[in-house]
Formats: sequence, C-alpha cells, structure tokens
Amino acid sequence: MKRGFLKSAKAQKTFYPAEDEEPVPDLFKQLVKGTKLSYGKVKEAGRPEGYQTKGVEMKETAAECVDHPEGTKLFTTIPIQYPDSTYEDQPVGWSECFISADIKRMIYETPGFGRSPPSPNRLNYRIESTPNMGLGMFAAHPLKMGDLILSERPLLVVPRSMTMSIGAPVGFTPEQYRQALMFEWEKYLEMAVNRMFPENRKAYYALANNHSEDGSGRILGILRTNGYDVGGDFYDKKLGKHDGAYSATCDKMSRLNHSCRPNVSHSFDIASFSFQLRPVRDIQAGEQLFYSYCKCDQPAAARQKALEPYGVRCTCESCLGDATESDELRTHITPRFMAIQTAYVHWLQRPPQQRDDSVLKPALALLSAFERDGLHSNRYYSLLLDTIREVYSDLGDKESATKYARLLRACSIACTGSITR
Ligand SMILES: C[S@@+](CC[C@H](N)C(=O)[O-])C[C@H]1O[C@@H](n2cnc3c(N)ncnc32)[C@H](O)[C@@H]1O
Repeated sequence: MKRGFLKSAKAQKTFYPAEDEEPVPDLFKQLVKGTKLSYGKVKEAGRPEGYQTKGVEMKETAAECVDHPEGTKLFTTIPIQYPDSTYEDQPVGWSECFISADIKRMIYETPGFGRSPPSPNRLNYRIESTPNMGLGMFAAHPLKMGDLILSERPLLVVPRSMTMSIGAPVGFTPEQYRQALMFEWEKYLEMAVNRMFPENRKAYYALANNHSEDGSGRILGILRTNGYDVGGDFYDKKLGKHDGAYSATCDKMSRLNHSCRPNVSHSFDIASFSFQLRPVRDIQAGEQLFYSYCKCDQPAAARQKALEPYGVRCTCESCLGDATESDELRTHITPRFMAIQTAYVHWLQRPPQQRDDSVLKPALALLSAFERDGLHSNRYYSLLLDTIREVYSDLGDKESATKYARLLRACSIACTGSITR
C-alpha cells in the first residue's frame, strides 16, 4: 500500500451501524432474500402507513482499520480522506463505500493497493445529448480494440442487494414490506452520499433516475438506474457471487447507454480502485459508446423484458426487425463453439499432411457471425479467436497466427483488463 493512502492518524473515520438488538422475524428474513424491487408506477409507493422508522446508532473506528467484528458493514472512503484532503487531490476521484469488513480487508490486502489508475494520454470521449436516449458517451477519436478510453473511480460502492434488517409490523402486505425496506435502504445510502465531497454529491444527484414512481428514494433510484456490477473477485464470499455482489455508480461511465451490440467493456482494478473502460472492437470517431445492461446471450424478447426496469426499449439492429437469425445465434453460442472445439480435437489427431480447412472454415464463419451480430464482448468470441490462432499455428501459418494472437490480446484486455494468454 502506498504511504499517501495512510497519511496521518487524523483521517476521516470509518463508521458502522451498531448491531441491531431487535430480532428479525424469520418470515421477514425470507421475504427480504426473495424480494425483487418494484419498478414502473407503483400505487403504494413510499413509506407505508404505520411504519415506524428508527434512528441508526453508529460506532466509529480508524479509517485504516481492517480488523472489524465479523459481519460488520462499514461506511468508508477510498482513498482515505484527511481533514486537509481536497477534491482535486484525486484526479480519478473518490469513492464512498458501504462495504463489509471482509471486503474492506480484501481491498487493503490486494497487492499494489494504493497505486494510481492507468491514464490515457488524451481525452477519448465526449458526453453529449442523444436524440432519444438522454445523454450518452461518444468516441472523441478513432479507438482501437483494447485501448484505454478512461479510468474512473466510482462515486458510490454499495451492496447490490439491500442488506439491513428491519422489524416487520404485523399485518403488512409483501408490497408494504418491500416499500419499508426500500425506505430504510435509502437512509443508509443517504449516509454514504452525505460523506461525499460536495462536487461528488452534485455529480451523483445529476445522474439519470428512472425509478421515481416505484417507491425508490432519490438515491436508490439513481443507483438502480446507473449502478454497475463491480464483478470479478469483489463480492462477499459468504453470500456468494450473486447475493454478495456490489454495485458501483460512476459520474462519467454512468452516461453509457444500452445496446445489445455493446462496443465497450469495463473491468474493475481493486489495486487502483478504479474501472477501466475499453472498446471491444475498433470504433470510429463520433460513434456512440454502448454497454449492455442485460445478458446478451438470450433472445430479443427476453432481453426486452430484462430491460424493462431501466425503461429501455432497445432499438439496436439485433432487436429491430426480424431477429430470427440473431436469436438463433445467441441461444446456441455454447453448442456451436463446442462443436468447433470437438472438431479441432479430432483434427489434431490427424497426421499434419491431412489437416484441411474443416475446422478453420466454420470457426471463421462463426467469428464473422459474432461480429455481424455485435457479440465482440461475449466470452466465446475471445475463445474462438484463441482456437483460430491455434489452428493457424498448427498449420504453420505464422502471419495469420500472429494476427489472431494480437486480436486475442486486445480483446482480453478490453473484456477483463488483463491478458489471459
Ligand atoms: C445509465 S443511464 C444512461 C445515461 C442516460 N441516458 C443519461 O442521460 O444520463 C440509463 C438510462 O438511459 C436511458 N437509456 C439507456 N439506454 C437506452 C436506449 N438504448 N434507448 C433508450 N433509452 C436508453 C434510459 O432512460 C435509462 O434508464
């Protein structure tokens, strides 16, 4: 860890809610676990009638402490904020976090924690109005697959699922429980937002909110509209990848609109506590940059359903018009890739002089199909690049093998932030 992250003992404290003494009824626990948040226009939105809220008692601890009682959730700032810290001290930003003690320890123990995020040597993007999607992010220059577009520290990092417990008033309907829970979650989120530098708070409140009528408070609404899964190893191991996941809201990256043909991908680097955004294919100057808000390997109709909470009706080429060919590809990605892998294994067993183009041809055809359908960020796209590279190498075609090795390298940097081969 760099010394700059631990300047003095006078750092702004980490603080955490004291243990709730009131036991939570089992029925309510189950309900919380299975609760899906409402969206659209909800009749019974807001604090339910008769619901009594309690104050949250807070305990304080040193900002750099990583030894907290098991199960504690902490409000903490990364990097550590000192009384003399200014907003300008961190050109890539400050993150307000509500994280578990385990996650805090994992962050602080990550090799290289405290390093500066990588920085592009020019401003690669513009944020501008679009005709039908509000603001969007656009390429300011031609960009190559794998180039760094920007590094950004999130404004806010919080659990993706609501993690506090509340007393359950007798006779509440499931919708009333849900609304009470959302009301309480907003209180916690507000504590994090109130710790932000005024510049960050202003940036947070300026983000789009597509959840103003479903009972989400303003902060939760913005979080639900703009939050990214942090992904990778950043989740509470005891809860698992899904329930223990974290959501991060950014100032710039949260302006990326959705497409089922995404042209950018992001990865999170824990050591510099920042996202890196990169193109998954070559992009022309002026093109809008798109990220996918839903899983892309499902049919158009299922994607539209998954996009409903965002208020998005996708109009990308793979959604508009006849989606038959695209649906067929997207729902058969795994078997089509596996068929090529199996053919490759058999092909390798032949003597070298009998190796024909029976693997290369379908592999290149599948790669083109992926590209035509905008599936460059699908993990099978990079696996396919790897297979093609290997086949060319087995055939002794060094030039083509090198070309695909370069593409694979750029693709894997774009999608994971690191080189997998
Ligand atoms: C994360 S924000 C993206 C930035 C947003 N356009 C803004 O002005 O700040 C998500 C919201 O943008 C809009 N949006 C994103 N992708 C869209 C799309 N493909 N078509 C229409 N609206 C879209 C929706 O209102 C969505 O809830």
